Amino acid sequence: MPDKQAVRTATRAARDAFVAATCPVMTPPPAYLERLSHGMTVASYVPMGSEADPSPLARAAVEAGCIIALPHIVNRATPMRFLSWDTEAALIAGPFGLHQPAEHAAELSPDIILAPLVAFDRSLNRLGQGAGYYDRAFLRFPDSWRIGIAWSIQQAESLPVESWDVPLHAIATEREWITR
Ligand SMILES: Nc1nc2c(c(=O)[nH]1)N(C=O)[C@@H](CNc1ccc(C(=O)N[C@@H](CCC(=O)O)C(=O)O)cc1)CN2
Ligand SMILES: Nc1ncnc2c1ncn2[C@@H]1O[C@H](COP(=O)(O)OP(=O)(O)OP(=O)(O)O)[C@@H](O)[C@H]1O
Repeated sequence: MPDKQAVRTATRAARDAFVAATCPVMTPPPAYLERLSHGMTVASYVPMGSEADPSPLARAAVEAGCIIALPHIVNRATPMRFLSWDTEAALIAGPFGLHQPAEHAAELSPDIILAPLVAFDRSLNRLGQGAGYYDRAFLRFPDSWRIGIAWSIQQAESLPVESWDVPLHAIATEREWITR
């Protein structure tokens, strides 16, 4: 099985090419829409580079009366927090060119986490950027519904899994909803 870093490098390149060639767009899956209810907190993210853009799912959550949170990181030693974000609020430049809520925004416990990823497999394993931010957040919010957001091209045959890797409950791509 190829190591994680090799999968990241190859999949990021394939993702860049796929987005440049096809301009894919996510559509909110019915199984996701059915789960939304008024007052829930949905953690979304602001895509970097060719990452899948979860905005259509975040917009549907706002329309259903959900509260949106976005990830906020400081450094690897500090756990990632999910901070409240209102659609109009300005975002602040963070590490790696990330756009993040201001650090004093309210910290929320997400009911649903829309998670960015580099690669996934059909067993719902998720490979991220390699800093472990989401794996650690998943442990802090064990009851949240973990939805990976990806372009179909990010699918791997099978991913190397380590003891701390937390699998997803489902994955949404521009083509399908993958779940158990
Ligand atoms: N859009 C988005 N927001 C997110 C994440 C993410 O993966 N995507 N995160 C998920 O954890 C957190 C940020 N974590 C990050 C961890 C590592 C790197 C990083 O090492 N970047 C490299 C190379 C990236 C590349 O080649 O594409 C770098 O910038 O040098 C970036 C973000 C929180 N917000
Ligand atoms: N629960 C945890 N507690 C402490 N360290 C952790 C935990 N989970 C992951 N890590 C650390 O994070 C590092 C990166 O892990 P891994 O390569 O699986 O990240 P990833 O899944 O790609 O990233 P992410 O979860 O941020 O998207 C590893 O060195 C690992 O030791």
